[in-house]
Amino acid sequence: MNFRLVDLSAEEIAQQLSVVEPLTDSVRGLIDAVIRTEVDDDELNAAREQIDAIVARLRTKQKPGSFGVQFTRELSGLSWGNAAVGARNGIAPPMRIVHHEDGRATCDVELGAAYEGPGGLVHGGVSAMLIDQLLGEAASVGNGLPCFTGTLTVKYLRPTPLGPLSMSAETVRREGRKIFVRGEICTADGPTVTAEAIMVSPKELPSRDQIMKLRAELAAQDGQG
Ligand SMILES: CCCCCCCC/C=C\CCCCCCCC(=O)SCCNC(=O)CCNC(=O)[C@H](O)C(C)(C)COP(=O)(O)OP(=O)(O)OC[C@H]1O[C@@H](n2cnc3c(N)ncnc32)[C@H](O)[C@@H]1OP(=O)(O)O
Repeated sequence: MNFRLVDLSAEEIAQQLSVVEPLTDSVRGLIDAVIRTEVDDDELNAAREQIDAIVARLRTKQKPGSFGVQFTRELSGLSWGNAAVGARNGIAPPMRIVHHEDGRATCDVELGAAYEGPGGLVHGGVSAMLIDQLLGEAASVGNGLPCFTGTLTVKYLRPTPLGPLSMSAETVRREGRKIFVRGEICTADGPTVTAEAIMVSPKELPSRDQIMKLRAELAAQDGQG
C-alpha cells in the first residue's frame, strides 16, 4: 500500500484546501450543468471546446497515476482523490463535513442530479458508497485504527430521494482487528437505508510505531536542515 508522510502544517493544508475546494465545487457545478442543460447543439459544442482547453491547461503539470493517500506528522490523512470524500474529486458527493464524537460519525449531504439511479432517486451504489465511507470513518477514527471494508451489508428499506440527507454510523463492538459497525441514511421522514459492516484493520498497514518512526525521521531531517 502506498503510504506517504508529507511535511505540511495545518495552516498549509488549510491554504491548499481554500484553493482546491472551490475548484472542485466548480467541477461539480459543471457536471450538474451538463446533465441538466437544455441549450442547443451549437452551444454544447462551444462549451466542449472551452472545457477541452481547460483540461489541456491543467494537464501541463500532472501527477502520474492517482492522487494516493498522504499522511501528515499529526497523522491526518489527505485522501484528496478519494471517490467518496476527495477534496479534489468533483465526482465525490459533497460529504466533506463529518462529525466524530464517541465513536459515532455523522454527516449531512445534499445529492443532486449526478447521483440519480431510478428517476428522482439516489442510485443504490451511491448510497452504498456513502454509508461505506461513513462506517469506515466511524471504525477508523473511533478506534484509532485505519480500517478497510471487509464485509458490507446494505438494506434498502425504501427509495432514497435526491435532496438533503443525513447519515450516521457507530461502532457496535471490536474483536481484535475486526470492528463491527452499523449505520443509516435518513430523510426528514426517517431511515431509507441501513447498513452493517465488518471493518478490518489490515495486518500489512504501517503500525502506529512505524508511523511514529517515520515522524521521528522527518524531525531528524529538520534538525540537520
Ligand atoms: C495510525 C492511527 C490513525 C487512525 C485514524 C485513521 C484515519 C482514517 C480516516 C479515514 C478512514 C477511511 C475509511 C475508509 C472507508 C472506505 C473503505 C474502503 O473503501 S476499503 C476498500 C475496499 N476494501 C478492500 O479492498 C479490502 C480488501 N481486503 C483486504 O485487504 C483484506 O482481505 C482485509 C484487510 C479485509 C483482511 O486482510 P488481513 O490479512 O488483514 O486479515 P486476516 O488476518 O486474514 O483476518 C483478520 C480477521 O478479519 C477477518 N476477516 C478477514 N477478511 C474479512 C472480510 N472480508 N470480511 C469480514 N471479516 C474478515 C478474519 O476472519 C479474521 O478474523 P479472526 O481474527 O479470525 O476472528
